[in-house]
Amino acid sequence: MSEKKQVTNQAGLRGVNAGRTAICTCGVEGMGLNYRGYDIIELAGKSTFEEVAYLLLKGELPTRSQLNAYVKRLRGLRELPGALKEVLERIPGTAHPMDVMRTGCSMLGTLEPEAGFDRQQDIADRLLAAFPGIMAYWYHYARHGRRVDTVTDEPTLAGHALHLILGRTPKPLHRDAMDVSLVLYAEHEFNASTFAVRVATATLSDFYSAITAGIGTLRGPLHGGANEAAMALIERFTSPEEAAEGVKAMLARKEKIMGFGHAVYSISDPRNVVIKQWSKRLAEDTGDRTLFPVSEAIEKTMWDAKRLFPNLDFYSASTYHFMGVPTDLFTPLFVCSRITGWAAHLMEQRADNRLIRPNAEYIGPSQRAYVPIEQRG
Ligand SMILES: CC(=O)SCCNC(=O)CCNC(=O)[C@H](O)C(C)(C)COP(=O)(O)OP(=O)(O)OC[C@H]1O[C@@H](n2cnc3c(N)ncnc32)[C@H](O)[C@@H]1OP(=O)(O)O
Ligand SMILES: O=C([O-])CC(=O)C(=O)O
Repeated sequence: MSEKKQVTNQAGLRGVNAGRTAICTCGVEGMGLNYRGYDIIELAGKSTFEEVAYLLLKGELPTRSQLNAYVKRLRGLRELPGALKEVLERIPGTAHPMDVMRTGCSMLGTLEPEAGFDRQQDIADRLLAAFPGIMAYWYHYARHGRRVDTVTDEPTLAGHALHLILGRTPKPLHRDAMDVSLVLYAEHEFNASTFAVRVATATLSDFYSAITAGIGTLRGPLHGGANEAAMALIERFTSPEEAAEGVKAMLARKEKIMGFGHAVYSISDPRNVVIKQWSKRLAEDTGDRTLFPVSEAIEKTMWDAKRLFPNLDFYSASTYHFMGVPTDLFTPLFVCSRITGWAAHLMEQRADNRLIRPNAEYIGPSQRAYVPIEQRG
């Protein structure tokens, strides 16, 4: 193999095992996703998000009494410190909510710092319980001038997050859809944001710094930001025919279609089957006659033209939209879920740590004589 080919294959570290994990397998035989050995389809159909959070953070599915205690514990951690609310109130309404998540996490780290690594499970629970409040407190204050209570009587995190966003008790159907969505978004092996968390963790930095790195990495449209970009795309079209033509034109211009393709899966994203069913269900429930058919037309066009399949972000977009979630809160909701996977990886990294520091293949100029500034032409 030529030297150039080797570099190309390693671009983006695709296919390289960059470490070991007992948390998740993803992409085995081109598809497949397991959290700690449990198939994602089964977890999405049978477990609540809190059960999955417990599984990821503590290693095993909880018993009924462990689950009840865990749900109660998370409910007790929802209130935000006054100083954090003050900072959130100073972030302009024009900010992207992902900047708010990053800042909120960072600020909480100054108020409730990690003094030693013995409290890492507590910090994971705290962030899990607090992220929906950080998102919604800022959103209602900055965009609508209202100070909302970040404590709701919704028992589950899905219901709590949705209640906070909508400002009212959500429909049971929407609560269920949100719960499944959080299960699907919770964990995905060495994806870019989790890898960023592990790199920061491996320097023996603190919990909040590592999670802040994860949030910043998730924000980009090639990763978590794709759910918002997918919504913007879907909303551009008013009919399936227009969508098919529009997407073909975009592909002809070599534009990327957000919500399609994947760095690991080569056949399909197993999470898509589940989220697409929910999108369809919510479309029927809301009487939608445009967004879902447009989404399917984009899916068909992408498959026919490029053999590219939707990833989790594509049908998550319409699913969230049908629930009434504003588009720029889609990626923050991803944070509310992925904090579980990030925290699990952080703790796994700490348990068997070595600084992550790969080499680079140098492709710059060979060694050359230094030219004093007066002689540079
Ligand atoms: C939850 C998540 O984070 S899932 C990922 C969310 N991100 C997106 O949906 C963004 C859109 N998708 C993409 O950009 C890519 O598919 C990625 C980044 C997810 C994975 O990309 P990679 O493994 O690096 O593949 P890469 O970008 O090299 O694509 C391979 C080929 O398919 C094309 N391709 C891949 N995805 C897309 C897409 N969404 N739209 C159009 N073309 C695409 C590339 O242009 C490239 O074509 P070429 O060989 O002619 O240059
Ligand atoms: O694994 C990836 O590259 C992206 C992804 O699907 C995720 O993080 O859920």
